[in-house]
Amino acid sequence: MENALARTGVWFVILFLAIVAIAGAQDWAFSVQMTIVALAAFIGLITTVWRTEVDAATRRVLRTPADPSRYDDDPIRWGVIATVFWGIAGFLAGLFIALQLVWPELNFEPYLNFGRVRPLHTSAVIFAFGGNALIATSFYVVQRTCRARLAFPGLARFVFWGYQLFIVLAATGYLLGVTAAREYAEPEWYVDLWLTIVWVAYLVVFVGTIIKRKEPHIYVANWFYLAFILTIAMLHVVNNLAVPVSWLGSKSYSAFSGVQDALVQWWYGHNAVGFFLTAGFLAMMYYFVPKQAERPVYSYRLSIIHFWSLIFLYIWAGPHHLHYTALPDWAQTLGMVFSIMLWMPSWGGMINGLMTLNGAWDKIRTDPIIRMMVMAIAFYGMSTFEGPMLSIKAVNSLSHYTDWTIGHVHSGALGWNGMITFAAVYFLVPRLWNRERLYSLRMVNWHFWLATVGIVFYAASMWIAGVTQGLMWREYDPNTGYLVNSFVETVAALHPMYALRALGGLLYLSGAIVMVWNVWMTIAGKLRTEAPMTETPYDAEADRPAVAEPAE
Ligand code: HEM
Ligand code: HEM
Ligand SMILES: [Cu+2]
Repeated sequence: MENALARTGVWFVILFLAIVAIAGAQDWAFSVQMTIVALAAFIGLITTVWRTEVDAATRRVLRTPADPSRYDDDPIRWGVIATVFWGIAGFLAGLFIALQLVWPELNFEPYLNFGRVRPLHTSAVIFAFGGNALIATSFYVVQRTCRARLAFPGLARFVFWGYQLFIVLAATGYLLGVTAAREYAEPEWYVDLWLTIVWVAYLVVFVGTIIKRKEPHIYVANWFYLAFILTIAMLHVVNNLAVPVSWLGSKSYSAFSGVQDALVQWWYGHNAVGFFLTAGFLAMMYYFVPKQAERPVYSYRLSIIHFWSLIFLYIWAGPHHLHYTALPDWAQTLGMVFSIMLWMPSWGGMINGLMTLNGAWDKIRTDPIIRMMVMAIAFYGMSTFEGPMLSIKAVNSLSHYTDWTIGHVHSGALGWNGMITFAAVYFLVPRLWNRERLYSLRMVNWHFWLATVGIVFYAASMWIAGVTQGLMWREYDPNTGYLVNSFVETVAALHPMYALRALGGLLYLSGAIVMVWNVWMTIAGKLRTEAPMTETPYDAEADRPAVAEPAE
């Protein structure tokens, strides 16, 4: 009861401060953002009061004891739904900007122009879709592997809702034109401060759960999650050091300037890839692949080597984003060398993931979730081969600023992050909602193919576009010494490739919509009547299709 009273008080203070901020706002965007904060605080206030009343009443009537289940799964169920929801939102935004690049008429000024929707897309897919997947799966995995309930259940709920507020503030801010102009760190200072609070709470819940574990060993997936949480905290704080122009306005200036500013930004940007899109998702791989395959990790020793070498190497590779800039040459070379070295631990991890399926390879035919996992790991391998190649200065002189980078990004993002997340969602939904199985496995298969064909369209068109662009930019006329192509000619040449990329995005989005239906029906408790996945039953014992042999 006192707890509820304190919570009501906190909400009230936040509501009051938000209203003061609206009244004194220095710019229109800031007042809109503070209105959102006020609304959130108001909802928080109402639910706290309402919940306390209802809880007290039901407990009186039912005399229910505290939640008896073994694990605290509510925030995980919400997290899975949020992952699916933000995934659709992010893919839609991606499709929209892809279409804008085909038909510039789709730039609706000012709120929906390319410059504003692009960060909306990147933040929605990385932080909202990917972030919710990471938070939800980390809470799931840490409880199971530590045999402990979440430490600080109230704080875990705060992490979930606080993170959603961060997403809404970031997204609406972009559309209003608020930006710190740092790629993947576009939110302004007040949103950054909020995320810092939420993130520290996340760290406390995660570490708290590890500390109260009943299982002496800390499973490798938790190491990856912990590296992700800690490193993101460090990157976020340093990269966003800034001086606000006013305490009640949405503009701030970076604490760094010139090439130092660029270096800090790409130290951040690169390690956002390394720790958000890689380490965190590897944690998912190390838990869900063995679970789904019902096999132990191929080599636990390799997974430890993978972990330490990966985190040690990643942190130095940022300068590969600044080749041929004002950054000192030695720093560029350092970034390149570390990037090339990164190839090895990355492929060590890929091999470890794939070989976990040793002895279970037949499942690729029968289990579309395994199929997705294998595809995810394959794309992890592909993008971590392509990355070191792009970091070589000679290659980068062609690829940099072109769509080749965009192709690289999306083979990692769609192939690796997307596919492993979909697989985890399919793994989790029946378990979290206590269903016998998914509504439909055949629909998972449809999702798999729509996504795969979508990625192929996306990556192939961007490779062609990128190389075309790079070669056209650098083409000199040997007789005159002038560039052969005007910029607009290079843009016109890419038009068909942009259309193909949009088609790929449409397919990828369609696959995700199939997932929404499947997840929805599973939660509703429905089972689709369908033929099993294999047409020819497989004889696992003899390791061949179990078809009747023709008579001798
Ligand atoms: C339907 C699926 C998707 C489509 C159609 C799509 C489309 C696009 C487009 C058109 C751009 C801008 C490219 C440019 O500026 O030339 C972009 C950028 C980007 N997208 Fe996506 N995207 C999709 C899914 C994803 C996913 C799932 C992720 C991450 C998990 C992602 C991460 C990114 C990133 C990081 C960038 C910025 C790349 C850079 O600056 O180099 N996208 N996307
Ligand atoms: C060994 C691993 C990797 C290395 C060495 C690497 C290296 C590179 C290089 C050299 C670039 C181009 C920089 C430029 O010319 O501007 C790049 C861009 C990028 N990579 Fe990777 N990459 C790796 C893995 C990945 C993975 C697995 C993902 C995604 C899941 C990814 C996401 C990105 C993104 C988002 C960018 C675009 C950054 C921007 O906005 O300019 N990378 N990477
Ligand atoms: Cu990088």
